[in-house]
Amino acid sequence: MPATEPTFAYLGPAGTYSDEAARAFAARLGADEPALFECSSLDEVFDCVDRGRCEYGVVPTENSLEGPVTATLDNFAFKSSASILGEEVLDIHHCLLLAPGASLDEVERVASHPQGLAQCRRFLSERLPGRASVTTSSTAESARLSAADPHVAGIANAFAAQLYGAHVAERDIEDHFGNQTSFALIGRQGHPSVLSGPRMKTSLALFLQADKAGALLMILSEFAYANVNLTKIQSRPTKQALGEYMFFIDLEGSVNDLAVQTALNCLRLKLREVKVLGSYPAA
Ligand SMILES: O=C(O)C(=O)C[C@]1(C(=O)O)C=C[C@@H](O)C=C1
Repeated sequence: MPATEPTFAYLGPAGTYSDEAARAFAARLGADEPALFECSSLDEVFDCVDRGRCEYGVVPTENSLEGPVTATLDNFAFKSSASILGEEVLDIHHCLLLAPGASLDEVERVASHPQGLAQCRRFLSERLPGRASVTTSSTAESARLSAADPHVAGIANAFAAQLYGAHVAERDIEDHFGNQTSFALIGRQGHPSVLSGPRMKTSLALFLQADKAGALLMILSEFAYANVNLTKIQSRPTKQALGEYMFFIDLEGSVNDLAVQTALNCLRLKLREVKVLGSYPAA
């Protein structure tokens, strides 16, 4: 156990799902009383880690209803040099929050993080049709707003409601009950591995030299030849020109495995950049 507890940067304020994920990672690392550092955006979380302000950061990567969290992916691809050290999947059960004593009829606006609003689209159109949406920097921020204004409903978890004094008007308002979000534990580039598990996985960001016929097939073939099983592939715009993409790939195994090294060495000869985001135990 280290002499001082490590600091975890997360999307605040207290009561976000990122807060819950940070505590889950801290428990896995044996930090009983972790220092949590509140950030107001995911960019700030990455910044804290890249600059060494915090040893760890916790960022959402993907939601089962809405797909990838693009702000996280863009940091991994284009801005940050942080490494992924672990992953944690949380069940996401949203509540509709109101000011104490307020009723649904008084609600004029529904506030939440864009992911929170999107994950409850059906509930909102059925129960609060025509109300304006207001995006907040996090779900907990919407709990804070709703507690103070009878005309604003928030979407956040029950813990945030309790923290900020909002009333839980409805529970489990997400559009599908199996709603889950995965989070990554990140550390500064070169941070030693801190978690272990029976099954390792590796995340990569791959950048093509040029857009040409068969480029994606070539990438996939190198993994197939090396007998490396892929678990995810997704593309993101390179931001250079419309229709130009880079690829994120998750695969089974670690960069220390010979098969993975073989595939990566071949790809390094053919691609502009092979960025290893990290090898870590699969959740
Ligand atoms: O706003 C929060 O509570 C967050 O931690 C962010 C976030 C996200 O970006 O996906 C995390 C989990 C839920 O999917 C909703 C919002």
